[in-house]
Amino acid sequence: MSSMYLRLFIRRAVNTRLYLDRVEDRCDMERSGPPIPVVLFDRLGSSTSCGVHSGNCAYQISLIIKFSMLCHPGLLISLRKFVMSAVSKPEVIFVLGGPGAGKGTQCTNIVNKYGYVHLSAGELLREEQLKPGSKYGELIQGHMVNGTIVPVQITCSLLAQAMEKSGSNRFLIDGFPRNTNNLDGWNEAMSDKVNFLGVLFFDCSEQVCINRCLLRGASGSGRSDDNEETLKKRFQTYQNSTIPIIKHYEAQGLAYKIDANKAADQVFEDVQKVLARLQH
Ligand SMILES: Nc1ncnc2c1ncn2[C@@H]1O[C@H](COP(=O)(O)OP(=O)(O)O)[C@@H](O)[C@H]1O
Ligand SMILES: Nc1ccn([C@@H]2O[C@H](COP(=O)(O)OP(=O)(O)O)[C@@H](O)[C@H]2O)c(=O)n1
Repeated sequence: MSSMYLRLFIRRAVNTRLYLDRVEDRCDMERSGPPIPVVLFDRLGSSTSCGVHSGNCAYQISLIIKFSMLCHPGLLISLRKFVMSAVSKPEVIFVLGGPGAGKGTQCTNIVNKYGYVHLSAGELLREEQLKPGSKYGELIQGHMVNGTIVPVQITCSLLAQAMEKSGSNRFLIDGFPRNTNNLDGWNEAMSDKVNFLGVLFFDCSEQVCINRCLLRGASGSGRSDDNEETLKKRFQTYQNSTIPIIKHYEAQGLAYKIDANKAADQVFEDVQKVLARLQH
């Protein structure tokens, strides 16, 4: 398939998902859980029709794809998978815990074994801060040095952009939502668009967290906030603002607590047990 056709297809499929989101918002169908899209391909002359059934609603969407593109059986399967991922809501797991609890380390393990895409809110903010000409650079830097939380409009739009860009439909969102502002902003902008599975909560003592961050700083993390003074503030923010968010999810039975004081490979054993539960 030529790359021009592939690009056209991807754009159509993404537009299809956005279109569905909009139609679904207006449609007063019964919402008895997340819609399960069923995608069927019909070969109709030179175009392909793709029907998406969602609850009581059925939409007929025509994708302008050359019939010849679909002749190869392997290609047909890949295209079908692609459309399935484009119309179904992406899976999201939040990853929370104190600074240095090992969130990033465990996310790397999960990515390697399960193929999620890892999006670290802190990392996205650091990248934005370093972008030449970013209008948010100074604001982000100020929050990082003070260990406080950047307004959600900035963080949430960075996350949404990264999700869209990745082309994946399974995400670990690390270090978010960290306060009520994060939570409210996410719920307003994103909660309808994703299939939220739950929160991995890495529970780790303050002293262990601080020691790990200091060690991370000393071994050249290059992070301006891995110093004793900022760490104290980060931990205060964690206790005052993030713990209530974890409690909020715990109250709904959606937070999975993991003892993160243990060695990294033991922590990962526990992570795998939680993921086995989350994915079924
Ligand atoms: N279970 C663990 N035991 C010891 N050191 C760890 C463990 N998990 C992570 N680390 C180390 O601690 C530091 C902080 O871990 P990181 O994953 O970056 O934490 P976070 O993303 O929560 O800030 C890193 O230097 C990492 O190598
Ligand atoms: N949702 C978020 C996540 C991070 N941040 C900022 O980014 C800093 C670093 O966050 P991080 O997740 O990379 O690091 P840890 O504190 O978890 O080690 C935080 O102290 C906040 O200043 C934020 O403002 N909002």
